[in-house]
This record gives sequence, C-alpha cells and structure tokens, in this order.
Amino acid sequence: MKQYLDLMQDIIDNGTDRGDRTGVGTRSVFGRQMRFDLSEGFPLLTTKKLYTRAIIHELLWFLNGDTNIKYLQDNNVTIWDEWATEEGDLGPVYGAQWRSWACPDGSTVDQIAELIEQIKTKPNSRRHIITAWNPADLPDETISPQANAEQGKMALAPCHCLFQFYVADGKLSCQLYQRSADYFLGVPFNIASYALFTHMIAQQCDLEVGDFVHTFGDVHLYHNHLTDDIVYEQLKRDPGNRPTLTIKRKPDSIFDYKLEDFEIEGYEALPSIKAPIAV
Ligand SMILES: Nc1nc(=O)c2c([nH]1)NC[C@@H]1CN(c3ccc(C(=O)N[C@@H](CCC(=O)O)C(=O)O)cc3)CN21
Ligand SMILES: O=c1ccn([C@H]2C[C@H](O)[C@@H](COP(=O)(O)O)O2)c(=O)[nH]1
Repeated sequence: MKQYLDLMQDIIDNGTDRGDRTGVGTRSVFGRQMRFDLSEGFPLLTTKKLYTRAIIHELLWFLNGDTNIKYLQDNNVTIWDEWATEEGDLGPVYGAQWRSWACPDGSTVDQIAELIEQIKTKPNSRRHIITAWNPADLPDETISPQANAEQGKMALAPCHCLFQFYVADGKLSCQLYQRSADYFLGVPFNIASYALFTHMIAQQCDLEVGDFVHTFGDVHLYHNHLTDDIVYEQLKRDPGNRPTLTIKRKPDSIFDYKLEDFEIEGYEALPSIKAPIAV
C-alpha cells in the first residue's frame, strides 16, 4: 500500500490549509486517484492495524438497507455512534439510498438488486452505477446531524457518493467517486469496504476481480492528525505484503453474506494508531 503513503505525502506537500464544517481544520488537495489490482491481494493497510470486523459489518449493514446503528452496536461497532439520534437513527443514509431510493410516485428503487441483474444480463453496459447522492435528502448544514435525522434528512451527506462497475475479460472492476475523504481514519476503511464489495459482486456474477479505482474530490488530513504520533508515525513505517481474502461459500444472493463467510489470511499489520474523529 505504498500508494496510500504516497498520497498522504502529496497532501502534506501540496495541500492547502483551510477551515471545514467540523471546525477542526484540514490540509487538503482536490482531485486524486489510486488504483488497486485486486488480483494482487486484498488492499488492507498494513502500516497500521485495521479493525476488519467493523468494515465487514458496516458493509453488511448498508446492504441490509439499514440506517439505524442498533445492528452495529449489537456487533460492537461504534464508528457511527457520534452521528445518530438517541434512538440510533441516521436518517436516509447509504442503506436507504442503495436499497430503497424514493421515487416521486411513492415506489422505491433497489439499486443493488438492479445492479446485480444488469451485470449478469448486460455485462457491457456503461450504466452500472449506484448513487447515494440524493439532493432531496441532504442534511441542512446549519443544524446538527441528530436534528437532521429527526427531520427525515441524512445525518451526514454521503462521502462515498457514486460508484460504477465495469466488466471486461471476465473481470469486474469498480470505480468510486469519494467527494470528501478523511485520509487517516476514513479512507483505509473505504478502500477495504469497496474492495470487499467488488469481491462479493464478482462472486455473485461468476466473474474474477479486476481493479478498484478510488477517485477523490476533497481529500484531506485533519490538522489534529498531523502530529508525530499519528500521520508522521505512519509515514515512517514500511508497507508489508497484501493479505488475501477468501469467501468461504457462495451465498444465494448479494444480501445473504455473513461475517463468518470472509477469511482474511496473511494480514501482518503494524500496531494500530489511535486518532480523534472530527464530528
Ligand atoms: N471525520 C469523519 N471521518 C470519517 O471517516 C467518517 C466520518 N467523519 N463520519 C461518518 C463515517 C464514520 N467512519 C469512521 C468513523 C470512525 C473511524 C475510527 O475511529 N476508526 C478507528 C478505530 C475504529 C474502531 O476500532 O472502532 C481506526 O483506528 O481506524 C473510522 C471510520 C467513516 N466516516
Ligand atoms: O466513509 C466515509 C465517511 C466520511 N468520511 C469523512 C470525510 C469528511 O472528513 C467527513 C464528512 O464531512 P463533510 O463535511 O460532509 O465532507 O467524513 C470519510 O472519509 N469516509
């Protein structure tokens, strides 16, 4: 994952210091891209240990169409706690947009089910797209995430907001457009999550995995991560070998995967690095 460290250095060297919604402040650059050939191993950061259980549960939770953190909390995953209401609601975030995008006539679109069907029946299509960016449901930035959720809006605007699949030579590739990226905390999760999702869809469609292309809008390092024991500690570390992902059975559909179906082997990571999250 040398690419990950190279972009981190790029942000430090070429970024602009600016304010942001959270009040923490960031150094950021605009418009960057990384590419991971998924046949060369699973792109899990080795220069700090990642909590893969949280990444897998979060993806399964999105795929269930769930937008309440109860499922995550029941599985000891706390990454969405800061944004939820007391009842655990986040409003119509990813799960709702992916599985039940609301249409003007009152019906809903299951973008994931349609995607799988289209990849299977029309692999050459240039329309294999999922979008979470639904302007009707975006939050009002002047009120809190919880107040937005209570009013039926998203607690947080989607960061990984649009992705597209491409089939060629029996291989499935995925490109994500991430409009806003917390490079130290969020991005390692986002890379692993989309790589995992690409493996699952490839399995369901009887394809091999191709590339994961990660395209960024505003990619930033929060100022409180630019310290000797966080970002600069990570930059001192040497990347190790990529682990491998095995999916132990083929579930009946994209909606039937369980945590136990995934095995990550050969993950030898350096110790985790704790960092504060900007809310
Ligand atoms: N500022 C910010 N960055 C994000 O990455 C982010 C948000 N907000 N809001 C919504 C979600 C929540 N995500 C998160 C939230 C927390 C961690 C985090 O704290 N990760 C730690 C430990 C995780 C754990 O052990 O529970 C890490 O070291 O990776 C990661 C992603 C990604 N998103
Ligand atoms: O999957 C995610 C979700 C969120 N983020 C980061 C990107 C930003 O630092 C914040 C969101 O703040 P906005 O003001 O809405 O851009 O969360 C991420 O990196 N990955």
